[in-house]
Amino acid sequence: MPVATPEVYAEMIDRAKAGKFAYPAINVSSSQTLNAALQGFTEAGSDGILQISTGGAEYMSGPTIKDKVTGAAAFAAYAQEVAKNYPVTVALHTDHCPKDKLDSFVRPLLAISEERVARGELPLFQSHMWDGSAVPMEENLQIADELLARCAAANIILEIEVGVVGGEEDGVVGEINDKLYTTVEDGMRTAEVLGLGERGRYMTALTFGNVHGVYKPGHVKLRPAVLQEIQQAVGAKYGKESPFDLVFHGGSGSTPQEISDAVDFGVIKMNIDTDTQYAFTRPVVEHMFRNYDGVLKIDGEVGNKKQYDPRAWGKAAESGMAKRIVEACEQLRSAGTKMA
Ligand SMILES: O=C(CO)COP(=O)(O)O
Ligand SMILES: O=C[C@H](O)COP(=O)(O)O
Ligand SMILES: [Zn+2]
Ligand SMILES: [Zn+2]
Repeated sequence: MPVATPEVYAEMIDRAKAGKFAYPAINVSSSQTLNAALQGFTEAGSDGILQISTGGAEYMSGPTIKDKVTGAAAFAAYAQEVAKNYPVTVALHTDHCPKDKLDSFVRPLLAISEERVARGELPLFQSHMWDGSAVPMEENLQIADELLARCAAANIILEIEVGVVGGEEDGVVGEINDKLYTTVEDGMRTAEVLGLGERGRYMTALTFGNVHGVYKPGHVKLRPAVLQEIQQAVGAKYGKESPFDLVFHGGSGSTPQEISDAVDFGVIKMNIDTDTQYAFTRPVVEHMFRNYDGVLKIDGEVGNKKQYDPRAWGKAAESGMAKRIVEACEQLRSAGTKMA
């Protein structure tokens, strides 16, 4: 199917919210991982979201070139072409963008979409994330407010983060830190400043102990009830049930029960990277060890072209990653819900 138009993306999210399921949002950083994600969604009969991080976009532009806008545009163009041949619908999203990268990632990408929309075309991406978790709450919301206006005018959904997602790259590791749990007051303030959709649609990553990466059990405690509490408090004030469209970061390593509870409380998008990275690489390890003599040319040996051809191990990698995505679709209850 063609990549979701803004209208189709809005419908996808509405269906998820009404049907109490969520879409896996898979981080991709190459044509292989992108194709693997499309295959996974297809095997699950689920629509889904393909997303690219700033680091993924740099990599996709060419690891020595490291141009985020080039990489993100290449990702979107590639996805537009190949997605047509799969029987599922995907939306394209950009992942965490901190303040110091807004001018080299989200803002120039928005400018490209604004030009496209002015010419009567579709935006390049269907949604972008602004990650203001490292700046004070009021500044986070003020930047969100500016970006929301631009996104809404270009028919793009904004994702924001209120609270902090932990993990190696986020500087909150190990401890069960209060910042990892969004407060009701912060949820209230978000609705006050950004409205609840009337000024533009946005998705919210409220945090409930989420961490990026996979840590040993007991390391941090996921408390999906935090989401329920905020939804109920804000919902009561504005007379809306489950007012926020929620995003679950750090999906890897979460239990089926934690995932199910979070979806019950209004999560419509769950990001997965670490587990799908592992699922992609694991079959490659197996291939290399099993075919050790064929993939290595030592001392004038010939090796086996069929075994070192990147397509040979690439197919195994992609099918491993696709299987992990099927599992995610089942846990998120999106399996079997595809529109087309
Ligand atoms: O939240 C994520 C990307 O934004 C992914 O987190 P994991 O790597 O823990 O799955
Ligand atoms: O933010 C978390 C995602 O896993 C992206 O990771 P990355 O920045 O290494 O591409
Ligand atoms: Zn963050
Ligand atoms: Zn994340």
